Amino acid sequence: MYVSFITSPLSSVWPINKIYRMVTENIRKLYMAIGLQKWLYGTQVGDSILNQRLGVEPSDEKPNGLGLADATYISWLEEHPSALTSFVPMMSETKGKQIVVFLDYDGTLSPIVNDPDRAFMSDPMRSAVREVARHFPTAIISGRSRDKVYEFVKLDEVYYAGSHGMDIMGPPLHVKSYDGKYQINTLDDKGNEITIFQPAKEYLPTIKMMLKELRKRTCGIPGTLVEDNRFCISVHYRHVLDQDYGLLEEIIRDVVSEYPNFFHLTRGKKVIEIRPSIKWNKGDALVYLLDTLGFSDSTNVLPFYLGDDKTDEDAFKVLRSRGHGYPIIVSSVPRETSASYSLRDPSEVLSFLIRLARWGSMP
Ligand SMILES: O=P(O)(O)OC[C@H]1O[C@H](O[C@H]2O[C@H](CO)[C@@H](O)[C@H](O)[C@H]2O)[C@H](O)[C@@H](O)[C@@H]1O
Repeated sequence: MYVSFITSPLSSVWPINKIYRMVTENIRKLYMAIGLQKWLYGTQVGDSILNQRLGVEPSDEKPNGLGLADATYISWLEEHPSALTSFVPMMSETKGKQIVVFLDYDGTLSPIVNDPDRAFMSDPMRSAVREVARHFPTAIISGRSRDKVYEFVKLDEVYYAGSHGMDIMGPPLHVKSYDGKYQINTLDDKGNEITIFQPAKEYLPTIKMMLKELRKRTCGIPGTLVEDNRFCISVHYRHVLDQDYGLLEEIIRDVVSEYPNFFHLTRGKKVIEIRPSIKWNKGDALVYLLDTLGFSDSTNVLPFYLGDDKTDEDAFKVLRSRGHGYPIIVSSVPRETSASYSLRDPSEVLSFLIRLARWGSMP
């Protein structure tokens, strides 16, 4: 088939690469539309299923050394250009504006690993974040508990929002539009003034009970890990056997159903998360931090948000709707996203942060 393409009269008008890209792009759009990209892209299985659909013989899989996964990633990059290759044009928009940097933790600053307790951040990454924070206000917004993220990051130069933004340690500015009963001004360990904002405070006692119950009821399912993220709970199933997954999900739903309307479930990478049903997510945390940094409704601010997971989409959407700022997704496979730019993985995040810090240090 490949040979006949090359020798067909069409190929003298349209180069084979263009035809190949057009076909893969249409298939990508189809798979995106039916929501299959999660399982199909970036895997050998996905490649071979796509190739079967295309009728591509195994020997035809890599014209010019490109696999279908590569080709679909390249066409996805057209819609979500690399923040590294687009760095200079991106930065030209920042003139006269205050850059503020928001970073997710897992999958962004640290690679995804099998054991959530060992998702360490590398020293070069720590130095890069420190350097960025020396030049621009910087915050880390994570699904983890705030204390746990701090344990991993160990930087006093950044603000932290844990539990998907439901536990914020931010600048001391008290913004009146936020409910005072969730906001306290206090001092950190070093005596600096800070504000703690915890909009799901009332849920704490129930979350503690739920945590106990979940641990008790899931301890018989090998591989389950119930992580206490303070204002939310993560139930990890990365090491759970396929045949046990159904039972695990049933237990989670059953425990949550004891508190109807108070909690809901969200999903991340091999994790089900139980979250209080308040209208508050990473996007709201981003806006809160901008407000407390003194940038309420300001158009002179240019926020960057780097994240890899579904929960980061809430922050991407906020930046999109505000019409300024750079939502950057960290992904090595094409994904449906509200981000405008992309980086492949934490190593590209590191390169990006180094460039950003260097930019910030220029006179
Ligand atoms: O918002 P984030 O900082 O990205 O946190 C999201 C969840 O990340 C962690 O789980 C994920 O990373 C683990 C370590 O690489 C991995 O083992 C797990 O499968 C991933 O889901 C964290 O453990 C969760 O509590 C966070 O909610």
